[in-house]
Amino acid sequence: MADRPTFFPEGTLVSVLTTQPLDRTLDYRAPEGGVDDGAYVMVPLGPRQVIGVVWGVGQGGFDLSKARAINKVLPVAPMRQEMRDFLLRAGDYTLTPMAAMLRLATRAPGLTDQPSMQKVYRLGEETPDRMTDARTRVIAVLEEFGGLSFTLKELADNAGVSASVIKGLVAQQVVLEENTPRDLPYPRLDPDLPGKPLTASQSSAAAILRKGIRSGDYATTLLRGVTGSGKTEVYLEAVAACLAKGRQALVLLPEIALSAEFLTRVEKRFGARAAEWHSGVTMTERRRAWKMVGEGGAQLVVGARSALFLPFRDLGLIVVDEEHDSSYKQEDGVHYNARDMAVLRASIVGAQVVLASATPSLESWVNAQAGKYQRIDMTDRFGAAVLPDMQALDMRQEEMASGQWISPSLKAAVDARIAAGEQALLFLNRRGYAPVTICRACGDQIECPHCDARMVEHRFLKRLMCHQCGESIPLPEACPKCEVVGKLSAVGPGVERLTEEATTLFPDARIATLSSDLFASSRALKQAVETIANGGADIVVGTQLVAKGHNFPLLTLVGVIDADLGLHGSDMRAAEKTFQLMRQVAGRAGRADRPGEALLQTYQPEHPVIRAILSGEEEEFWNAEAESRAQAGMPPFGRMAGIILSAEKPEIAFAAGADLARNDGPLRRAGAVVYGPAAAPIARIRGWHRVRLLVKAPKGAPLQRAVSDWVNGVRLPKNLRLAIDIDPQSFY
Ligand SMILES: Nc1ncnc2c1ncn2[C@@H]1O[C@H](COP(=O)(O)OP(=O)(O)OP(=O)(O)O)[C@@H](O)[C@H]1O
Ligand SMILES: [Zn+2]
Repeated sequence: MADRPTFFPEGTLVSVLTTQPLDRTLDYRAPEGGVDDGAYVMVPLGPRQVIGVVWGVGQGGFDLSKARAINKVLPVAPMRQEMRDFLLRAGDYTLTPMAAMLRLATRAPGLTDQPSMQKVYRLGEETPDRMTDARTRVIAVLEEFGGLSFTLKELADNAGVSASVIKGLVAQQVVLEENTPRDLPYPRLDPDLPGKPLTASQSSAAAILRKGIRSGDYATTLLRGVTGSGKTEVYLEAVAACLAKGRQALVLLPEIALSAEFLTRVEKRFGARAAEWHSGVTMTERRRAWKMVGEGGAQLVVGARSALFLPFRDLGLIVVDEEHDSSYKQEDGVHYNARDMAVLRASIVGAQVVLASATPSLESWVNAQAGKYQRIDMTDRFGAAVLPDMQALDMRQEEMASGQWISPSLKAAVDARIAAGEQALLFLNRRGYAPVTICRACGDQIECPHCDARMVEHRFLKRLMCHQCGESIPLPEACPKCEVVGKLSAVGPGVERLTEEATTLFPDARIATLSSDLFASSRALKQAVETIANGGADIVVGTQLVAKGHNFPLLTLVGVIDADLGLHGSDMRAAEKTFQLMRQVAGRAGRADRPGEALLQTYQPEHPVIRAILSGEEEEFWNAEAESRAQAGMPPFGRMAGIILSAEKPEIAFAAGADLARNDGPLRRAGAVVYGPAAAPIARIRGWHRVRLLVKAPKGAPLQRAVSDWVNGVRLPKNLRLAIDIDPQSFY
């Protein structure tokens, strides 16, 4: 490889990639003092100053006397070649313009500021002369964020108090005011502190992961362990080995705002807090994390999917916890799957990836089967805890009054648990209205005539629609299968309605409802989770929010209100997702010494997926699922891309969709087929009308190139938005 210059003396012509939506880099002259390749800079663009990165030698080819100079070099570490490669390859994969990739990689406020001092506030030792509500809130915020510093404004906003309340506490040294450089390195984590003594299966798993870290090469390992087996303890050993080697580690979690428990575990293990990166941390901390990751002042980052785009200096390990979780897929702006991008990034920098899950995604399972990923299995729960007993409650046998969803058998089971001083969880994965149409005569659910997909009721339109192909029919009177009239009905409780029912059935119980939309802040939600863990509720009514990774020691019964619900979702992953969610939520029961039980209310206990969930024959389930996907040419055995067109007028989106569908030459030449256009299941979002197309291609086909040629070959109107979703997970 030819040597590329890494430094450009003053006046040299350089290329700059900016965050502005242009389809090329721009030429500028290096400023006084020269500039490093990869440096983050401010450049003039028309009348404005915009952020950019020096992207190699200038292109030239124009009147060079007109070239403007870089305005300012930002005081942050230059972008490394490997980060540039990562952005290029991730952009190619997701068909995202580089400007948008760079925006993902520069999502930190105040990057353009010069290093300076600032006043920050943290908890002191003293107690106030008198307590007020406002003072209590300030202290609660400081305690909750465990030693992190706030600016005056951040602290005031978080606690909902005026600055004078804080100043009052400063005067009494309850709160300390300090002058610090704006971005301090994080306290050092000590990988040599002893971890918990591991069981035999945990230590052999940890040994395999440590060996990978020591190799210094790229590899991905699927760490499959039943709920409560101690996967976290095991991958923390990999983190320790990585830190001991002097490299950085990244742990990605779904629902990071709820992960206080995890952060505490990390702090206990390594003696200091990790850097955090998610929407719940302050702007001050975000900028600090971004800069320190680049300078090596942060050893471990715990974050949400976007942490993958932080400018790590020497990344040695990425853990993707609950790797099957759908929150890893970003579906607005840049459509990317953080799990897949983690593998890409690690392969570029020679890092290890650990995908941890009790119920892996089919994609990862297939990759492990194929030998692309290494696989570790942990089959037992830690300590005395045993996996919960799982049973179906056959709803055809239950006496159900209309408008009731808790069966007499489930009620009896809940009563018994409450009487024993234990907790019960009533699980219903439906926040708002998520319609399913069921025939109460035969138990059948209406399917699309053209697809292996269920039709979904769209109440506003009074129609049933297929989310795969766009087929739509008026809501019928009779069941298409058994032809009985008047028995079709939308199954429609949400968690709130369920709470109402529980309140009537269990008048003396303390009931907590957990659903993301019921809490104003992630802090309020976190508090509710803690209250439950400490025994502050007898019954928890919750959505999938409660299924993820929580330890509720008193919880011994999980009652799933509608195990059939996800099963009849309209996409190809319905079975897989139901299987994962049910096993996951059942895994909340009996995590301490008292054995747990999970009861699944279902109208079809014979359904193969329900049977697989109950039997726990996971290999069998995955084998069957893999085979049916392979036969249908569906991912991961075939490829898909979703195209979403949106416009303020539906005609415009439809016309563009029809235009694309007519001009499908580049797709056909690559062996791909396009379906649609069809109105999107959610046909209007924020005033924009949405139309979808779906591209299917065989596994080896050059999908990205074909889609890109296809889309670029059609002239689309200006007032149209086009989004491309490679490997779509949802089809709304
Ligand atoms: N070796 C160990 N020593 C002490 N406690 C342990 C050990 N291993 C696991 N535990 C405890 O068992 C519980 C479950 O462990 P952990 O949360 O790591 O499991 P997990 O496999 O990540 O679970 P899930 O997939 O359900 O989230 C935790 O409370 C953890 O502290
Ligand atoms: Zn269809």
